[in-house]
Amino acid sequence: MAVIVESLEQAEAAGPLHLALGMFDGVHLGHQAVIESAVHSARRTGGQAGVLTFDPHPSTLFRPSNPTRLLQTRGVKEHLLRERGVELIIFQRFTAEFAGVESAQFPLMLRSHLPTLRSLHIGENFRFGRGRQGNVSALIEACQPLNIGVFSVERIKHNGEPISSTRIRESLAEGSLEEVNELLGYTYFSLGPVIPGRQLGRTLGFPTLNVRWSPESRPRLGVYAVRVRRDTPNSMWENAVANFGLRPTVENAVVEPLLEIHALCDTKLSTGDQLIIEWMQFLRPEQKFESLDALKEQIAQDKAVAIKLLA
Ligand SMILES: Cc1cc2nc3c(=O)[nH]c(=O)nc-3n(C[C@H](O)[C@H](O)[C@H](O)COP(=O)(O)O)c2cc1C
Ligand SMILES: Nc1ncnc2c1ncn2[C@@H]1O[C@H](COP(=O)(O)OP(=O)(O)OP(=O)(O)O)[C@@H](O)[C@H]1O
Repeated sequence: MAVIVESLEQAEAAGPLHLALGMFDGVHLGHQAVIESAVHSARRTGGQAGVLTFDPHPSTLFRPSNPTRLLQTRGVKEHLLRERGVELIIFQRFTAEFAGVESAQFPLMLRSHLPTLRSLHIGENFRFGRGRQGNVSALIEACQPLNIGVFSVERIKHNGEPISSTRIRESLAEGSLEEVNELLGYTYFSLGPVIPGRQLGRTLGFPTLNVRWSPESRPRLGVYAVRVRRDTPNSMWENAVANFGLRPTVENAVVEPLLEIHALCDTKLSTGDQLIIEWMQFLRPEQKFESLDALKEQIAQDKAVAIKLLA
């Protein structure tokens, strides 16, 4: 079990602490390399692996009217960090005071709250301190007199370009799920409960599970091949086709997209179930059809494509 605290003031490490620094939205392959570095140091020395991250995102301080839209909720980030062996997560509030700490003072400030701090783990693009002035060499310099080690991880790239949360948000908005999944190093997923629908899908011949899920950073609206299961241990994956959209054929003024899942085989999943949905591939953009028959015909084709893809 990881210990989760809301600020550096509340953090207490059990033994020598090895801390990874950054936002870690998505916990992508680059982030995983930084976290692994902290976890290895902790295992080697019998200490604890921690993450200092931020909630909300620092952009809420600098661009309050247009903050960064996150890939994941805090709960999902917690889960992914825990899964990788992190034992202490500090969700620091990114206040003006925190943002104003001079880069030369930053390690000292960390040490004052975390007396057992032994090492810091970052990517080589990491910036810190007032005005983001500090870089890796400044961090090494400021840490040396305090006997805090600095491990910097080379920027992990994919097809020659650095992996970043920003790049994943862009690929997601384009519906490039294969790329999203490659950059994340795991399959992009949604979590949410099944809520009642209008039961129109049943009369169309394609019953759907409507999932309550409103991510800040949205995938492109459209139809996807997915797999789904109850979010409980040992539940089995079922192949499905999903529509994430506004349903212009049957709705007029909807603004919030809905995630609807049609299982490819008979399913026992139903209203009230908590689901996990893994997004495999984009099939087509959502369309407004002239008639329900035209929509029905298209969904039958989507289903056939998904069956082939997921076989
Ligand atoms: C695979 C799939 C593809 C869909 N594609 C579209 C689409 O392109 N345009 C659209 O208006 N609705 C689309 N829908 C949504 C249907 O309109 C919706 O499932 C149906 O109206 C049932 O609504 P209900 O859940 O409220 O009963 C799609 C649904 C599924 C399952
Ligand atoms: N591709 C990468 N390879 C190695 N380390 C990385 C990579 N991307 C980020 N890091 C490191 O992971 C930590 C968290 O990164 P952070 O979330 O701040 O950046 P990011 O993924 O580039 O996000 P954004 O695109 O929103 O700036 C930082 O220490 C950062 O240096």
